[in-house]
Amino acid sequence: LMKNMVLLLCILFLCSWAEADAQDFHLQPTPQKYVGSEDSVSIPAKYSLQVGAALQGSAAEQLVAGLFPDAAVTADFSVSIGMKGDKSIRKYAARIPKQAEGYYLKIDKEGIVVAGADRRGVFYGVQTLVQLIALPKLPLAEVTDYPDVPYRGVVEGFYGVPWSREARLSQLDFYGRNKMNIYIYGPKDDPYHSSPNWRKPYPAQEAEQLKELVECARRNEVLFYWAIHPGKDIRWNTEDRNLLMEKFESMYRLGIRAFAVFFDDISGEGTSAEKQVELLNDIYHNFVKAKGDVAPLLMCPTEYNRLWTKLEGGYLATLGGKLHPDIGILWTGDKVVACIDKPTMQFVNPLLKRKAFIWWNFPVSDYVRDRLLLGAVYGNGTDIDDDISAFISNPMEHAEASKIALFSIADYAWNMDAYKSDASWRRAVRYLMPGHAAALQVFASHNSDLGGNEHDFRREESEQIRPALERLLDAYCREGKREVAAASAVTEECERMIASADLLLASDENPALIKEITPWLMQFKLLGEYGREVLCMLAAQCDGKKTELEKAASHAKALQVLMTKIDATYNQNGFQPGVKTGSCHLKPAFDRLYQEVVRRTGK
Ligand SMILES: OCC1=N[C@H]2[C@@H](O1)O[C@H](CO)[C@@H](O)[C@@H]2O
Repeated sequence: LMKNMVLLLCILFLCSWAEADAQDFHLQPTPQKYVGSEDSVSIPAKYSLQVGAALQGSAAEQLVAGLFPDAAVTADFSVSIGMKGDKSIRKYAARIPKQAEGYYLKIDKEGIVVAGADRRGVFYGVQTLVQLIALPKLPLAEVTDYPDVPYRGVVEGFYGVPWSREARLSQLDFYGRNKMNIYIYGPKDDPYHSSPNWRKPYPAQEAEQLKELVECARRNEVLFYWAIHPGKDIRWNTEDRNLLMEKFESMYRLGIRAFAVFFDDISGEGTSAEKQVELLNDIYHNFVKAKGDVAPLLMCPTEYNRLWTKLEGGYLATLGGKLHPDIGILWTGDKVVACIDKPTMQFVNPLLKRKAFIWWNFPVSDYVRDRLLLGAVYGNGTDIDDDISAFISNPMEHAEASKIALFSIADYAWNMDAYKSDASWRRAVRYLMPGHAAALQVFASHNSDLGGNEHDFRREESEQIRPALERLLDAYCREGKREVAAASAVTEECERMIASADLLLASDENPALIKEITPWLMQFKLLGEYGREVLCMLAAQCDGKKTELEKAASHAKALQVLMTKIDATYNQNGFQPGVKTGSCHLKPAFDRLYQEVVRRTGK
């Protein structure tokens, strides 16, 4: 069953890549060094396969078995998959990067070699091979590759509806393909992660699902961290200490081998640095070290960003000075939501006396729940790879839609120097819907800004059409003139919005994504129709065509009513209810033009 599943996964994956033509082909994440060639090789029916002994039962071996299911004992074309030290790849040992999780991949007429620095490196080399095999022709190539940042991945750490079992399984496969190696389970609204049930073991069904997730993570070489969030009501006594340790034991029995303790967003007793340090060092010595097969312990501090740090209180100094140096400390940056740059790290690392473990609060949207954050990933420094021990993203409750940002975060954290945010963004969109990339790109380009928010974090939106919108507004609002070129550019964009919304709503290419974004697609189509009608009103007013103007105005008014209805009907959460789209430039411009036409008509 497992073998067929891996094979199916590879076939599904191959299809998604087969679309990518050779010329715009781009390995994901961008490798450190790729030497390709126009020349290619087709894998003959008869090939031999050697997999290093140390890889028995590994994710790499499972992936390879799916790629090369019918190996012969001997053949002219040989496939050798091994780790440093394996005799099968001894010839290539010197080419293997020294960096952890690095690999060397070579494809030539005689065969294929994947030589990894370690087990995960082999897995990543095979993931790269999967992408190359999906091309119309398998190019002769040499890849020398490794990650810039040790830990790259995701913390499911948002407020709101926790991800479903299916969403998490899909996420873990996505992390495997995109060379992300860590996932931290910490959904704020899971009562067994946080209060009141952090003290209790999971009920049977949830326990089974966690076991399944741990196995899926292993198959994708993803380190599955389970986090506990006890700080809201923890009592610093023996009873709670034992209950917490017992909870960790019960998670260990489910197969969890990596643990975190979050003390964020709490007040009261739980915020004591000394008590937190005493607990964490206790866990470190008497659980993590005692078990011997558990990953480094992670903690999220109460003061987890610079804005909330009270230096004089000594909280961070206590953590930095007394927390065992092997314990990782999470940090969100200069603010709760902020891009990460060199000054950010120069502030925090000396205090923590270790390289902070970055928890980047993007594309999380639990403080702007009426919006989708589908824009490009930009603004983080590309010179901080030596200053951080991790770069992990806190995403939206919309798991599939979060993959647009996660794809680029994987690209950025793997190879910062090569990172190009716009190109990566376009590849992310194409990866999610290869058959409708243009339509999804139009939609994503107008669903990226957060609007005014408590963290003052903003993103670019509608950048391409913005100049035409401004020219159109300026010409009409100042002189009552219709700037023809701008008007037709904006009308074309409205037509693109309408068509894109329909194409995506009608598509069955990525049902999980369409299900998540449907309310916003419906609103987006209405916004495109509204913009088109307002431009008809403007033209009719400039040309003195009274009847046409009245017709367009009543249609525009009806569309305003429909948009208000969508906003009042869907996504009615208790925080930021509703459905906002194109809210940074498009909607305000259309409303402004509508008002101006009405004003000029009323003269
Ligand atoms: O520990 C870091 C941290 N904890 C909180 C905080 O960031 O803000 C995020 C965005 O609202 C929220 O999702 C998260 O649960």
